[in-house]
Amino acid sequence: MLGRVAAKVYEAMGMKRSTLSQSESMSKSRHDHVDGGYSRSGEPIAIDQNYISWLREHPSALSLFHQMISASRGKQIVIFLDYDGTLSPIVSDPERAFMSDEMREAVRDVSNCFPTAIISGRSRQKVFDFVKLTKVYYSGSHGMETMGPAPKNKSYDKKYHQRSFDDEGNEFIIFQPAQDFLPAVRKILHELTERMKNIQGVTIEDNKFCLSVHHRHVKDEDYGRVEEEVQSMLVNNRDFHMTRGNKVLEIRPSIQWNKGDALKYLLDTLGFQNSDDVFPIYIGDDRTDEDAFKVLRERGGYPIIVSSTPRETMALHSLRNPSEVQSFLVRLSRWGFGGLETSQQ
Ligand SMILES: O=P(O)(O)OC[C@H]1O[C@H](O[C@H]2O[C@H](CO)[C@@H](O)[C@H](O)[C@H]2O)[C@H](O)[C@@H](O)[C@@H]1O
Repeated sequence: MLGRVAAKVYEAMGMKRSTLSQSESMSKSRHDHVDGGYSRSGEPIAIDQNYISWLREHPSALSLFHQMISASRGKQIVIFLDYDGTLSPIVSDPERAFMSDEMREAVRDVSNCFPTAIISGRSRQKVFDFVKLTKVYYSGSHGMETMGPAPKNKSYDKKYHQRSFDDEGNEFIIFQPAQDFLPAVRKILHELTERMKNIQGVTIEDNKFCLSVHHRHVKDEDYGRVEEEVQSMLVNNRDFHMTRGNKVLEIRPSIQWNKGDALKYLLDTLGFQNSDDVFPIYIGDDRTDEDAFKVLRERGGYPIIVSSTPRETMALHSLRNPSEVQSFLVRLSRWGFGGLETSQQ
């Protein structure tokens, strides 16, 4: 019986029967959880039945690595990554969401093989300060500030483009489609700070075009007040709206622009308008990443959600946590550097 349960888990994860050695000793807990092996730090991983079913619909991108490589044949792989929860683990203090040196190295290697961009809810500058890699393209404020090559496509309004040069003299463009909202965001930041000052545990993060109201440290009984204050402030700021993320409320300009649009914009500016030539991979864990997953489904890309629990998603594949993201990137760069990719891990 236990052998059958174990086999189901590994089958759902897309692993071969030959990797089941540990599974033979798997035991079922009283909460109907099955042991899913051990994490790198040696902690047991519990996998529940819902997760097993979900995994069948969103198989592990690590297990399907070789199929993915076959599907990309003849196309240029382009990598898109979210930051929080994807490259860095979720931590209680947003200012301390550092990525590990090993992850940085994995992103650096992958960016040396394939065009690579990070699209985050944070401000572009803040993501760069965390990542510190110059070969990567950055898009912050949920895509409302994107740094990339000059666009050839005339459909993007020039008014929102700003020419700039990096330290090595290379020209790049900063695209800010919500530029007109900047004074209003500053005003809202001021008003929000006033409104939140008597609610213990709230912190407001300035993401330039978007504002994050973090409530991770707010008492349950006070949470209602946080949302009420934001909603009441929005009554007088009709050009903005609120979205919910991971213990965070985000206030964003109401323009038709999201991470999916930023992804399309970057593909265009990088010269990959034709979806027959490109194989975009997007890895993200946030609700706002769903806009990008949707675009990839339409364009025949490879959308990967980072989640260790079942989630409603447009992504087709999954990775459990940033540590698996790192393994995936390592395999990708090994393959990109010349087919050295051999291991299954
Ligand atoms: O698009 P992302 O790069 O995923 O950014 C989304 C939000 O991520 C950050 O908040 C989340 O991560 C924090 C650090 O782990 C955590 O403390 C917080 O509770 C999470 O919501 C970031 O601080 C936000 O500004 C981003 O919008």
